[in-house]
Amino acid sequence: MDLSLYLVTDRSLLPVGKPHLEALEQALIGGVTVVQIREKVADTAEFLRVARESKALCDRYNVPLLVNDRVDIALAINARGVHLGQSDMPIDIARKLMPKGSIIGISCNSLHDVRRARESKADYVGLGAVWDTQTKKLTSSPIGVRGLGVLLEALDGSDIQAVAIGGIKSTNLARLLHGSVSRTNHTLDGVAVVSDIVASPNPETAARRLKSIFNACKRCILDSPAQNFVWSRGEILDNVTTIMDGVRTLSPLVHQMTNIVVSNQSANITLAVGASPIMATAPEEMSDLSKLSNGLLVNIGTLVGGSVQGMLKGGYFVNAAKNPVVLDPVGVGASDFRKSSVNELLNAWQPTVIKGNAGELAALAGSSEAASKGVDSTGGFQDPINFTRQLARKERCVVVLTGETDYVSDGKRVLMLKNGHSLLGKVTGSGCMLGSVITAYCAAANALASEDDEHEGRLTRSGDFLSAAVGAVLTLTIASEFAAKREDVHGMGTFLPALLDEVAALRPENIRQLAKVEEVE
Ligand SMILES: Cc1ncc(COP(=O)(O)OP(=O)(O)O)c(N)n1
Ligand SMILES: Cc1ncsc1CCOP(=O)(O)O
Repeated sequence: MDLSLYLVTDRSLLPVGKPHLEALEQALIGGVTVVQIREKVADTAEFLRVARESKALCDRYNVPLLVNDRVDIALAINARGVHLGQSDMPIDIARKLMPKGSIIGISCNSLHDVRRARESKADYVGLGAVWDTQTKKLTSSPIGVRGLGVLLEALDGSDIQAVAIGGIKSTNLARLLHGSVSRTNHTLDGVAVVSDIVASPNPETAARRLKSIFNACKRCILDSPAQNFVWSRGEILDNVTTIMDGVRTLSPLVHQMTNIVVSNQSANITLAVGASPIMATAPEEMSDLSKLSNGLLVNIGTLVGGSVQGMLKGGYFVNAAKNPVVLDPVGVGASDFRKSSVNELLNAWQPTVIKGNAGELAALAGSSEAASKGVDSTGGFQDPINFTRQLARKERCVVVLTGETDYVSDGKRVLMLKNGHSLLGKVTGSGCMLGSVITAYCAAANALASEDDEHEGRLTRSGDFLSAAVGAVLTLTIASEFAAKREDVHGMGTFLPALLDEVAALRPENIRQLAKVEEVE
């Protein structure tokens, strides 16, 4: 059964004056692939009438109809199956009552529920709620897209299909599909939607939009975990040149939600590379700013409760605008608050690049291999190449692991970069400045990319973000080598302004000559 666009009805959400059957027919024309009749307040006679009329309509469109909770109603109208909740009739009893071959689905919110669904041989599971929803009073916390990935992994090796439910809209569907892919590459078979279709004045358009995003995302998720550029050292330096020139000619507006320690130097380094900074954190202005800016940096260095709200909204709107979001999880291992905040952010939006030192990226990946002292890393990985590649694959973005040697990966290829000067580690905020430069370069790469056919399924355009991240690392590290050599530089105090000057003066030719970059296996 095709569960890709699964409509769950709710007559209480229909726009005033819109009849249920009219909305249902429009949704069917728009391409819903399965319908569940869900009546939470109707008495049995009314439920039966609505289910019978809906079944006749679905039959005309050859779309299977399932009944929520009520096996008796499903039997009475000869429905294709039932959807059961955890406190409804157990699957084994429903299976005995329903005709052979009926479809039985069950709601799952935890690993325990999924294991039981496997034991009782459900045909599919409804996983959620993913996000908060106005449609149903939830009895447990939303599981988020990352929670979905964990439940999907628990379905590995079974032929049980999975749909997600709860708060799913056309504006967050791409994030849902990309963010929920499990470590084992298990993906959703469909999405169950109520209000985004039922409450819409035009259910046909709403369904069509969801379906088209679903299909585009599926194509792009199956295609590869990351983008598919192939280059030699010369080619990557060509790409870096294009992006550096792009930053200077396009001067992208780089929105930065960064920490109070580095705010000023981050704004200055952004100007130095030729981009334009805007530092803003209020949740109230995130929607407006996402329409102006070309990229967003989220740096959690000095989090306060209110700033998380701004970051949640900021990334969400920037994803929707198909612009890049760079996450700098500064000191994420230092406190539970930082950890849970990053988890919340990654449940809400898709980063284009994640940049961090070994301690930060280990904490993000749940690894104990590298530790942190506050925001500084106190160790490294045995196999940084593989770690960076695996994290990029898992998070479905470019990952930059910083240190004496830097590593950049898109989940396929890994680049090792060996430029830099020890003074970079002596001044505060050099890592944060790198986040700003990466965002500026990604913003330019995104603006330079064409709006290709597949762009609907992505959360950015198909920009070359791997080259952007590599270019940003080379810019800062090679400029640091120039700055450290200057006669007027005597230590960290004189190094920082010199670094800004050298970044502003750096030319692509300098990078071509000096880049110590190689692709590693
Ligand atoms: C596809 C799908 N998934 C989950 C649910 C929720 O079912 P349940 O937990 O039984 O809650 P109610 O729908 O009865 O409120 C669903 N209906 N469909
Ligand atoms: C029935 C149900 N079960 C979990 S969330 C939910 C409602 C989802 O509704 P919406 O798609 O409007 O958020």
